Amino acid sequence: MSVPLIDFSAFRTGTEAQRTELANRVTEEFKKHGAVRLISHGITGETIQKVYEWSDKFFNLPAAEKAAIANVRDANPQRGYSYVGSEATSKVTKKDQAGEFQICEDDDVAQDLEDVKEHFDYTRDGDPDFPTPWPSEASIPGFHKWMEGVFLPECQRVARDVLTAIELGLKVPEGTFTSRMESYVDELRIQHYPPLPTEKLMTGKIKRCHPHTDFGFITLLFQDATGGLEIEDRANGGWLPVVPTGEPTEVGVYISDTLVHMTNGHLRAAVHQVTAPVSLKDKEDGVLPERYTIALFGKADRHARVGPLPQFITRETPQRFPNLTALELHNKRVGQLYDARPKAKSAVATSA
Ligand SMILES: O=C(O)CCC(=O)C(=O)O
Ligand SMILES: [Fe+2]
Repeated sequence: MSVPLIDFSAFRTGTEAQRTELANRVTEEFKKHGAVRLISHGITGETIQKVYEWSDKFFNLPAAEKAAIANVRDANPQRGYSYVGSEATSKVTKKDQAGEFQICEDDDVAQDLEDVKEHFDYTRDGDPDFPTPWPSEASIPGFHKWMEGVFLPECQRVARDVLTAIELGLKVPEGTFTSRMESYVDELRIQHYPPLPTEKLMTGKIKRCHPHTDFGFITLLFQDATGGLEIEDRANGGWLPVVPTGEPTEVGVYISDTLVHMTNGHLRAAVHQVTAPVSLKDKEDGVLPERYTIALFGKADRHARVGPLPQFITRETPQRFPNLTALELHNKRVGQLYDARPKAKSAVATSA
């Protein structure tokens, strides 16, 4: 069993009936696994290949160039370059007493778990609140223009298509989620995992990425051929490797926290981690080859309310999440990554 691979072309070019059938299928799979893999979503293999070429150039910039555009490790949306070890994904998700992963609500997590990856996060030009620090044009000519102007909008369109499919599949009014994405503050991340001796994984303290859920509505994740991504196997326990099929346009789509909140847990987020690819599992003397991935975090408008919708609050399932704005939820989660939590509302009120 693996994450189902679905041809998404009918969503853009099919009849109304085919669209509905596809939307229902995708939504059913999301309910089961929290994830699907899509092909024929409209982004070409050439475009995706080009991102890997840019990533290679970006991560090979001199360390000083990358340090000059470092992400500020506070509770705000991530922007710019994050060095290896900066982001600690182990801090955002933990298991409850029943053994289920939950959004982490306290500080009671191991503090010495390290992710071995570096990444660059950006958003659209003109973001009034959290602009992106880009590398200088002289150091990587054309990078900013293409990544922001060409690739980001393509991913934003696919994210909205998938969310429209989920609206249809859940039988909520069209626009329930997508009308909360009008400011286009989605975030794109290119990510590089340097080579890693497998013996380091044996300590249990180090992974390429510890188990976590993402923060937006959904994440689109493109991975190169290396492998190592795994999602929680809800049916059998343990982990399901998401082995790349070799189809260059294949993209994983993962349900993330904002959609969990709005559906009051009706859709559950995909817990995922990155560890050794299947062929290198349990090898003590191997080296994981370097790996590149690309993620689009589909985000809600900052001031939009993303609390549970009334139709998902029932006698059996009372309201599970507070009615936060998207930015409040985002701040809470990013703050956990960096031990930089925003002040609780009540604390702010008392001190005023
Ligand atoms: O690189 C991957 O395969 C996963 C990355 C990830 O989970 C993330 O950046 O949130
Ligand atoms: Fe993730």
